[in-house]
Amino acid sequence: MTLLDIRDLTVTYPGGAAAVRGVDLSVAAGQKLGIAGESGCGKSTLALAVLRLLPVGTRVSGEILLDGEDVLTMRWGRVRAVRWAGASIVFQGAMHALNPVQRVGEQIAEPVMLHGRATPAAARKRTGELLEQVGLPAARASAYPHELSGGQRQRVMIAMALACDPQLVIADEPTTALDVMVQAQILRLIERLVTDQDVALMMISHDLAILADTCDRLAVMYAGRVVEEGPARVVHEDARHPYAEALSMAFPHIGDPASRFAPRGLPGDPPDPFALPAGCAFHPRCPVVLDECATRDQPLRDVSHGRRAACVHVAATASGRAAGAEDTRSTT
Ligand SMILES: Nc1ncnc2c1ncn2[C@@H]1O[C@H](COP(=O)(O)OP(=O)(O)OP(=O)(O)O)[C@@H](O)[C@H]1O
Repeated sequence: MTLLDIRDLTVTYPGGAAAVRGVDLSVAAGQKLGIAGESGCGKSTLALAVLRLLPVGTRVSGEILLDGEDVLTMRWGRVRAVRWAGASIVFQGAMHALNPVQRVGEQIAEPVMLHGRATPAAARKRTGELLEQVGLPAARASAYPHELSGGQRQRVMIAMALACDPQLVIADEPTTALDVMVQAQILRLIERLVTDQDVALMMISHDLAILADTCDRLAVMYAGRVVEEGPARVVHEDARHPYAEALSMAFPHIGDPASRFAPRGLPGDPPDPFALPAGCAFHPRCPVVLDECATRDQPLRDVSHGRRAACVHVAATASGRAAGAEDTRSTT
């Protein structure tokens, strides 16, 4: 059953930055979708749009159906009811997301009381249970955020996100500010909790290897568009869009120790959303660019293995397959 269905979503910030452009994505109940891409490609904007958290004046078009209801046209009262209980978000850098002058237990209890209409005593009990679920002693409820380590604060954020039994948790770079050992613990915690509680996950990261290891499906974004989407391992190990391939080569492959020592970067920077290049936005950096890429953008097309990619070479392969031709892409 489809839980989240994003259709033709376009988000333009005040001033004209086109941060998300015509995105179609869906997440099934209990499924884990990873969103990958370099900084500035629109991942966080997509996440904020799902919970209607974008700044005033931002233009949004398309549909975001959460359990069949369009979040974009909901009344504010309904939006408030959906936040926490329908979908919740774990932000990057918990220190900024938590209130520094309120005890963490009170911060977790707040949505519980608001949505569950629980008594203060019942909310306190639930807070203790949630803290234990995320691996913290219930007594840490009395701590202020600055009294906790970065990993502990991120655990508190995860407890808050799960407090009202949402159907979807969005985790936006949940481990970015943490050291590598703690990153792994937090990732495993999120993975275990969403699996045990059958919660769908939309996890955002620039690290494709982490997403491939954690998620069922993977969408790679570039300049506000999804350029490739499909089963996580397939996209990571055999990407068809040159950008997805470059991103995949930039991080070590799980189970492939050799790649750990030979990660490859991608020269250049993503384009400014105020001045996107004509045609395919990736063409100025593309190692297999053709003349037509400078004038024509490509839609996402079905490729093999339940995956879609938006590249002229994929289009040529798809039509060539019918005519018995080889892939036109030269990777030498
Ligand atoms: N409030 C805003 N006003 C104007 N432009 C914005 C705003 N927030 C983000 N942008 C722009 O929108 C584009 C997409 O930003 P977004 O934060 O969604 O990307 P991202 O992929 O999540 O990057 P990061 O990983 O660095 O957070 C960027 O070019 C950014 O500068």
